[in-house]
Amino acid sequence: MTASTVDAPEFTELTTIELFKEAMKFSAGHFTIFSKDRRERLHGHNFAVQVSITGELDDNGMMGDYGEFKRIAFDLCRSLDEWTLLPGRSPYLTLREDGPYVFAEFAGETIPFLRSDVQVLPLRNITVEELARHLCHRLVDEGKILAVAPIHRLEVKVSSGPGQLGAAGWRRGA
Ligand SMILES: Nc1nc2c(c(=O)[nH]1)N=C([C@H](O)[C@H](O)COP(=O)(O)OP(=O)(O)OP(=O)(O)O)CN2
Repeated sequence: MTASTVDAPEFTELTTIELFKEAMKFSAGHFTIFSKDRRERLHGHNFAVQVSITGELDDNGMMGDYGEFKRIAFDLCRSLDEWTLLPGRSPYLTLREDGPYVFAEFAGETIPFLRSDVQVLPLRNITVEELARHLCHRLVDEGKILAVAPIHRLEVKVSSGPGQLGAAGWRRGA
């Protein structure tokens, strides 16, 4: 790369920090809904999370202290750890609260849960791709990560097991 390209006014040099610490994980129960009348049984995964942060370096050659990014990512994972996750925006499943219970109505069946065991997420399904979207939205909406540095892009990956993951991204001004 010549000096001229670096100095070109339209040139914004971006660098990326990748975080995939072993502690960036959460254990959760869920079931994937495949259609109006087909779903999996309730089961669980140890979901693993990866976060990719792309932005501009400061004069000190840093894009913020990635310790800050890690703390934010760990808090995000902890918020979903050891819950049964239900989709609040499924086209096929409806949820009804009754006292200490949440009833999920699906394909003519009623599935009972204790309210204290479940988190209802604003998602259409509890899939790796929807979970990646959810975590990416929370990183942006909760704003803390954007306060650390001039970030241009975020990508969150959620894996339900080795060799399979879903990813979602955010880009400034898109
Ligand atoms: N597009 C998606 N399809 C499926 C998802 C998903 O999140 N997005 N999730 C599932 C189920 O959660 C299922 O439990 C995962 O299926 P499976 O591949 O069996 O998971 P394993 O960890 O058991 O992997 P193995 O290949 O069986 O070892 C299904 N579809």
